[in-house]
Amino acid sequence: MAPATVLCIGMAGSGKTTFMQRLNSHLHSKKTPPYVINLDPAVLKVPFGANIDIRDSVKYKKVMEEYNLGPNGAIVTSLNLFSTKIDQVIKLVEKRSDKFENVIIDTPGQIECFIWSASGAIITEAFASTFPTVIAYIVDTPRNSSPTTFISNMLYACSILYKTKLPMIIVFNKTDVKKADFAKEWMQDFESFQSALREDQELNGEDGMSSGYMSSLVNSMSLMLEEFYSNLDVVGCSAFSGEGFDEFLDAVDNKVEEYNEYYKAERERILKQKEEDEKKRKAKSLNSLMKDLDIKDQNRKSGQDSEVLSDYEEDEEEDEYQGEVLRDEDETDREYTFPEDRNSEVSENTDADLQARYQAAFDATAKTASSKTAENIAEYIKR
Ligand SMILES: Nc1nc2c(ncn2[C@@H]2O[C@H](COP(=O)(O)OP(=O)(O)OP(=O)(O)O)[C@@H](O)[C@H]2O)c(=O)[nH]1
Repeated sequence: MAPATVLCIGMAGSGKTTFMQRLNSHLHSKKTPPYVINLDPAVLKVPFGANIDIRDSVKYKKVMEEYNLGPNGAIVTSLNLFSTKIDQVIKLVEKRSDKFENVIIDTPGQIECFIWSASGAIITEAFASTFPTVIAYIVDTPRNSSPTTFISNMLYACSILYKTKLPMIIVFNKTDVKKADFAKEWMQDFESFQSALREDQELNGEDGMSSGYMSSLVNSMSLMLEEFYSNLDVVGCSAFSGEGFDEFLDAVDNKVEEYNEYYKAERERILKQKEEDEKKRKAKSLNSLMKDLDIKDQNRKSGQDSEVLSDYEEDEEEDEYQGEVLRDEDETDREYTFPEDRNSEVSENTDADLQARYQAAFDATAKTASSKTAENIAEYIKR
């Protein structure tokens, strides 16, 4: 059976790394050690043994210096560099996939660097199309006890769900400091959220985040989020004490079932559709190329070599241009990209030859595009 992949995502400081550490030791204690991957290039110390660590292949500090980037730009660039090797990473995991039941992945705290970057999408897509993949969205419970902060965080989670199109578990972490009951209640009962919002407003007055406008906006957003909440599993955890981790693993099983039942079929349908579209596009461009060649072929046979716009332009210029004539030495030096371009006159060969060259070039492009990474990148760009 393919191992379930848990992608830990969350705001900076929500406790992703500590959560990963606890989850790792929890799974070890159950005699089902996971395969561990660190995708945070900027982390100084990883407190768990990682099977794959992005820092082994990309040096964050060097990326910063070499590309003259700030911290976030360097994280994105490091992820870009790493994503070019994602095929190899997936192969490594696949090779050992019969030896473990879970793959757990830590991501950078700067969510936008991961979720909204091309490489983040490529990495997520690579795992999601190979293994049943689930997102664990880690929330710092004590810091989300204010209704406005809570809603902002839930909106972020919602946007991640729609971006990744993967099943999601909301993990209210740090329950040793504050229990997650209030948050669970807010997600189930709109009235209780509204009364918390009113209380917050009374406490903080009409200024700042709790102004009348803000509270009415937050109210409507929480109504809108009801549909989103209904698709989630919610778990309270403490990465410090280990509380709630059995419940979390049950939620992972639940979401893996959901993945196999709905998400997998939907992903396969989208991929198939894309493949068919790509085939049609290739066939269309090959057709128009062949048509083009055919026209040239006929023109040449009937001796109509000048039926090209530039040929007419040349004639007109020669006839009508009265000003200063551009001398040979004023012309820009021709730069040859490929050595064979120089011999273009020599190789003005038969049409069959030309057609064969086009076909070879076309085949070569198709071959390159069949690599998984290129496909992923192409798919992403297309999207
Ligand atoms: N009380 C308590 N503190 C926690 C818990 N989990 C993490 N922390 C603390 O929260 C802080 C941030 O934890 P990290 O695990 O570094 O958080 P992170 O999300 O990986 O941070 P970035 O990688 O910077 O995004 C640290 O001081 C942890 O000790 C928990 O369950 N309970």
